[in-house]
Amino acid sequence: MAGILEKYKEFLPITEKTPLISLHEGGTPLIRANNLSEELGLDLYFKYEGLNPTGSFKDRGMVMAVAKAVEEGSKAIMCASTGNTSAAAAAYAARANLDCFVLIPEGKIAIGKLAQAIMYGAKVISINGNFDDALSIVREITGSKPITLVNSLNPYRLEGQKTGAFEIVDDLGDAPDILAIPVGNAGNISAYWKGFKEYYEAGKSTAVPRMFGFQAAGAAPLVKGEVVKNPETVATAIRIGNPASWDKAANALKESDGLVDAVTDEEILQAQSLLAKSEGIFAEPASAASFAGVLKAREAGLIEESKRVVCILTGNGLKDPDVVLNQNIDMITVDSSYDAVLEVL
Ligand SMILES: Cc1ncc(COP(=O)(O)O)c(/C=C/C(=O)C(=O)O)c1O
Repeated sequence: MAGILEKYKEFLPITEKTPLISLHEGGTPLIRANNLSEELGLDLYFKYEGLNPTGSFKDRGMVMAVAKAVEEGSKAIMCASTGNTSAAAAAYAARANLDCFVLIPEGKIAIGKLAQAIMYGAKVISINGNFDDALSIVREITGSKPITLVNSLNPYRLEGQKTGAFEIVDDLGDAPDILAIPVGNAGNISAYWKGFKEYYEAGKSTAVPRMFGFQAAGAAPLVKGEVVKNPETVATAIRIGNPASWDKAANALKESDGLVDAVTDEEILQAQSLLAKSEGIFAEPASAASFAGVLKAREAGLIEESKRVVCILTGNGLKDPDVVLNQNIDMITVDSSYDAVLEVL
């Protein structure tokens, strides 16, 4: 079965001229956290978006944006990226025979994502600035050259990404009480809210969730209420100081009676480790921010007992192995002998 363009055609801006390209994106598992639900007194689920074709949720929005770019006769796409957008743009450009240009912040992109953009054949340009600088350059270039912008300012991106909300309702049979999600450029939280509202209006659910957005403490403009000039966090995917979809995200939080909070790098790394060791799910640091936020909110009494919570794990942990290897990892080396190994079991 093809991907989301086929599956959710009636909810997407698809015409008879839209090419239904696909790398079989979407249909990602909604995994019930049996151990952590017990421990936390919640009905907790993880939507593992790391199992999309390029390993992040970006594939949902990119397949829609690229399909519409092809329909409109575009020959080239461009994005600024902290890594996952560029990986997805490069893959879907390859799939659709388009040229792809990506602008990334020098030295601040996880190696797995950089390898993807290069291998898929994008023209990878690194600047000595951050994501926000890169995005303003890309907006200028795509505004003056025949190149399609595919960052989440491109409305087709949010259209594709809202299908994650549809899948959650389809799998659970209704909307959860709370949807927890990491927030960087703020496109995804806006897309999920749009999806839950559309599905509710279509009679597919009896309610909509409260949206809980979580940012890294060093890159938390929505929490601070102001632009963060030099965002810093180990979760490089959300190292963003001036979100392009700020207003949409603020509206989603207000309309859903939700909340936005910050989690420290330490809380993010602890959550990443707890998730992997308790449930066998390896998510990249930015994704773990959603779970770190749930832990913090539960601790603070902001999530009541037995609430049904879905955490979006936006990217695969394999994208950023350095983060794991740079910590004091629990591994020992012994002589290659039966006795030596037996001794340390
Ligand atoms: C794993 C992961 N988790 C969360 C986010 C935040 O989503 P938005 O709030 O919609 O930005 C990103 C975003 C990455 C980029 O913005 C990019 O790749 O340029 C991500 O890769």
